[in-house]
Amino acid sequence: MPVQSKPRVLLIEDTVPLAKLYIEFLRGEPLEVVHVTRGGDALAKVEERAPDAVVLDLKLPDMEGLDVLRRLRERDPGVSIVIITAHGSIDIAVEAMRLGAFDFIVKPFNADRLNLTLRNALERRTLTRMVEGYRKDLDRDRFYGFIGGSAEMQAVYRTIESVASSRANVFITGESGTGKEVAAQAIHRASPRRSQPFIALNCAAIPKDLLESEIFGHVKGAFTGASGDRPGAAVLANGGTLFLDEICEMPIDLQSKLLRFVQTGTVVPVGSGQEERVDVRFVAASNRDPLAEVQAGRFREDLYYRLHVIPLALPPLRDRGEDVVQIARVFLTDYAREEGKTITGFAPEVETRLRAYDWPGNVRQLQNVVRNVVVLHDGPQVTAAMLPPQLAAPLPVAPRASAAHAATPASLAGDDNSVPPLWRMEKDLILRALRLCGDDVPRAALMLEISPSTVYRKLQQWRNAGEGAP
Ligand SMILES: Nc1ncnc2c1ncn2[C@@H]1O[C@H](COP(=O)(O)OP(=O)(O)OP(=O)(O)O)[C@@H](O)[C@H]1O
Repeated sequence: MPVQSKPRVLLIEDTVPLAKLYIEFLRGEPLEVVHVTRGGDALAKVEERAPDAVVLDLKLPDMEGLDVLRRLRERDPGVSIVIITAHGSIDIAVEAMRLGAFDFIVKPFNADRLNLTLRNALERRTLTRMVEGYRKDLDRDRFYGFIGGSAEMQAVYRTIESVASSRANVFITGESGTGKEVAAQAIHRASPRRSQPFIALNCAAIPKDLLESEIFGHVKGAFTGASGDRPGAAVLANGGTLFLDEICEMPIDLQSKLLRFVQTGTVVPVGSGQEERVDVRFVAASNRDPLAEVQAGRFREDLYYRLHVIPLALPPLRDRGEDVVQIARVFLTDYAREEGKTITGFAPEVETRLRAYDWPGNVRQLQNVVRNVVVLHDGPQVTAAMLPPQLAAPLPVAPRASAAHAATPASLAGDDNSVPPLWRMEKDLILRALRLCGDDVPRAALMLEISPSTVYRKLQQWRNAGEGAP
């Protein structure tokens, strides 16, 4: 069973004998009580670790109690704060409640009163956290640099959130343009390393003979042109995150040096015999299947297991449902503002085409398409005529369809003089379009130049009539 840490209560009370008495009152409770005598110390303490509840005496030597309350609430609006007040200062207690204090207790009070109020405060805290958790899970359509509220992306956001606080290495896979670098940055920004550097290195973009020095650095004279010492990405990322993009493209001999670095946490700059210790969290990415690369002998198995501790797979854009339209709308607004254009939305037909298209270049391709449209056109709406050819033309034969599926049905072959009934032709055509599109109704509808609802209606009719329909 996981060990649950005790709720932490911050007691802010400048009169030490009173503080001792309150701590004594709470002795039997499963709590961790941290005591400070000054408002400034309290604000410093919450930076170290957020308390679950605060007991605050409003009379403090260094700050106004209400100011401390305000600052604590600004930092964490969910924290439950119990105010201790003297008999004659009920007005201030009321003001504190208005500012968001959970409850107040009037001096002198006994152990039962303090215990009961704190228990309630902690219970409220637990409930707020639960609600925050549910809300976060349900309606997140933005997450660090990501846009998109699909179920597929919610799973990605949850994984990033749960791995961010550990230092376990993460291996991100996904087709080109799916947002692997956005994910790496999100891991860094959600982690305790967020104030330290995030260094990205694209192993495919750097010439092979320079890659080692780019990662590990070099000393003066290490090779022709090395006119001074230069730190590598590993040292620059010290304390933070090192993102190794396109890791499968790394030459095999360099992979063994990287393995040593991952295992020992030390680097040796090119031309130096001196080891340097660095503390980095590794995030690697590839648009290839890393295990297949291991099997093909192009990627070291031991390195794979060191880096592939937490796998994170980014889904292709075509599998993210409405995200494509949602992302396109945000790009459209941003680019129209940047380019000083007045376009504010997409015509319904354009949105259908955005949904139906395959997006082999994923979000990067979507970005380019929207940017091109905005640069080249203006008007209140993006129309189909403004789209680039691959989106404007009738859809090409879907790559998912097999040659067997693409064969012309007998009823349409026209190899004799008979004319089949129109309903039969219609059904054959719709079923053929569906086969070609892997049963994707919006795509099939686009090919047939009819609305998806017509296709759904026909399918339902055939099913009701007991005729075969997918
Ligand atoms: N869900 C998203 N919402 C908004 N922008 C996104 C999203 N995913 C990716 N992008 C943007 O798309 C572009 C491509 O993303 P990124 O470079 O992270 O992809 P990648 O998978 O690393 O690509 P490659 O494999 O080619 O290196 C970037 O400009 C990024 O900001």
